[in-house]
Amino acid sequence: MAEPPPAASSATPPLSNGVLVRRLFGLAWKYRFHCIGVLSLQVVLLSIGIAGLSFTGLGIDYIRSRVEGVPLGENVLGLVPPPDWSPLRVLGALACAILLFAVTRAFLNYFYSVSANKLVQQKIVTDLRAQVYDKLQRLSFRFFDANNTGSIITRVTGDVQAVRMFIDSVLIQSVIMLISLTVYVVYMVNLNVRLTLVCLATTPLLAVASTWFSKKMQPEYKLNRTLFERMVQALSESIQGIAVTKGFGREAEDRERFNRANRAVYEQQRGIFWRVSLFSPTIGALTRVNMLVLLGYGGWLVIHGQLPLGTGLIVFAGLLEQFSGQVNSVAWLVNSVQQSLIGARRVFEILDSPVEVESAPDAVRCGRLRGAVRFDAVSFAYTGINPVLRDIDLDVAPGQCVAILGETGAGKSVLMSLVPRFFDPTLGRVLIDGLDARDLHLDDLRRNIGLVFQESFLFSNTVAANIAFGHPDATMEQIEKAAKIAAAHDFITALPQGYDTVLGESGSGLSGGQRQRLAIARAVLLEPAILLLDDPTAAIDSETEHEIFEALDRAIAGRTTFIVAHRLSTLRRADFIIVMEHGRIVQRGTHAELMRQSGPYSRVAQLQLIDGAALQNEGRAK
Ligand SMILES: Nc1ncnc2c1ncn2[C@@H]1O[C@H](COP(=O)(O)OP(=O)(O)OP(=O)(O)O)[C@@H](O)[C@H]1O
Repeated sequence: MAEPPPAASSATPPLSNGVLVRRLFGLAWKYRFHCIGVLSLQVVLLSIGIAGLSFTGLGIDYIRSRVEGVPLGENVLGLVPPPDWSPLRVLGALACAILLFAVTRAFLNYFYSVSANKLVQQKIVTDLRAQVYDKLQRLSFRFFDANNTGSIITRVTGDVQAVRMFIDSVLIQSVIMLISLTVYVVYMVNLNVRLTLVCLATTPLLAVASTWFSKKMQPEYKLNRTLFERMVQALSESIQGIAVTKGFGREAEDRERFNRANRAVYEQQRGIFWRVSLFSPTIGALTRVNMLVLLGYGGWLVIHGQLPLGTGLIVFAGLLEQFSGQVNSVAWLVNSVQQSLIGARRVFEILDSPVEVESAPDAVRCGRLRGAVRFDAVSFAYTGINPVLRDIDLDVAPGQCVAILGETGAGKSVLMSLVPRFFDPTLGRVLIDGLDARDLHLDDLRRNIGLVFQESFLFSNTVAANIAFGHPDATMEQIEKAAKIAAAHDFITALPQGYDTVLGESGSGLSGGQRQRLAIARAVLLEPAILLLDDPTAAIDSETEHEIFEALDRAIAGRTTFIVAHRLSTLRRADFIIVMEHGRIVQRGTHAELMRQSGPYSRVAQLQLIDGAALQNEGRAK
């Protein structure tokens, strides 16, 4: 089977690298004080490192002056051993200073690691993840239709890490690199300008090579994220569809599908790794050319007395070594830049996605609604071209129960989804208590609506917490009352820990009927003015359905109710019925009125009556 193409992540055009970098800088600005703290530590570490190196050079020159009689020249630090000190005392003092520098460096390095980790993992990653998660909660269903679970999970986990990499491995490291390189160059120039120029002649070449490599690698990193996303999607689908896979005996194919996705990630990552691993030593070899130049020209300067050995050549060699080390890490820096830009683009796509359904700034706050619902010339299209609801006019008075009948795909669910504003109508208005639903505060509107879907999702939490999901402050008395209305109290008390029984993932451990009853209790606890029941007994046997309908009768009482139903027993209970076909209401009226008309309703009813009569006859014949 061909792999699916990567999901369209956003309707907005992709952000350019320049815009991305500007936004990443903006993000880093939020953490500027922490960044400055971490950088200051690095500057101190750098200074101590250079001081240690200078003291080593001074020690060598001092020994040379004592052994060979070469006069101790000036050094950058301007240090001269006191003339009345014995050689042993001078060397002892230098050795103690070098040791002190090393110990201080070790301590400061520890503090640097701790504070860098605190900044990156505890602040940036946690904040950004919370920001992305918050946005996900506010995004509309259209976003979740367009992006698969694998893509969303990868963005919240891996890609957020990539953004932190920009601040940690790119921004902070680049500043450190810039400061270090400047300090090294200034020190080297101070020692000998010409030696510095010849030793660093190859450096511009390295900059050109790194830029070229960076451009070449960008598509590879992009592909890597896509392949990783596919692997997570394969995993997520295989877990969600485990019953279907096992039921159809397709475990081997499923395993092969995951392995293919896994292998694709591995092979592509290996390609990146090899290229980066080759680039890094190549840059390293180029920087080694500097050392050859230093030994040749620097050695000549020492021999001709134009450069001291210790504070000159040795210190220069140490600085050049550090300089080369920093330049060497350019390859990894380029690697990090690419990874972080790809990740950042994917994270910003979520943060920039438009929140289609939200409260207007001047939204009307309301307490309990009466529950009058009116659809006024409503049409709705998911994609803008094919309307799935057309010209819907419907008036439901507070407390009325309207049943919706229609063949599959007729638009029953989408009609109901406009009431809590899961989507807004493309044309027309949905009025709640006479006000456009778009003018009401979204939280208040949804708090007035109880929902039960065809199959209800429960969370891995206690039974009580699941019932109180929409009203976490509910008392145990309120929870039990809701459970009794939903005919759930008896089976809950029979569970090992009663209301404190912890349910498995998605409510596993309960039967379909039990899950639906908990969902009804959850909806009832809100004391909603409006109840939306989307075929709540679709996945339930007829005996359980009968019990659930008794519960629903109690739940419906006094609330405006929309119920998608197919069975006559349910349809008869409603105050009136609408019949939908291809997104339109084609019939409306009470059961008795519709039975008198010829049309889809009477046809469906006749079929059910014939089936019922046939069953009764069979029963009598036996
Ligand atoms: N997320 C979506 N994106 C695009 N089209 C959709 C989406 N969800 C549903 N549709 C289409 O909208 C139409 C109405 O779907 P809806 O779910 O309301 O049907 P329904 O009457 O509730 O069907 P059923 O009884 O099978 O649940 C269908 O043609 C369906 O293909």
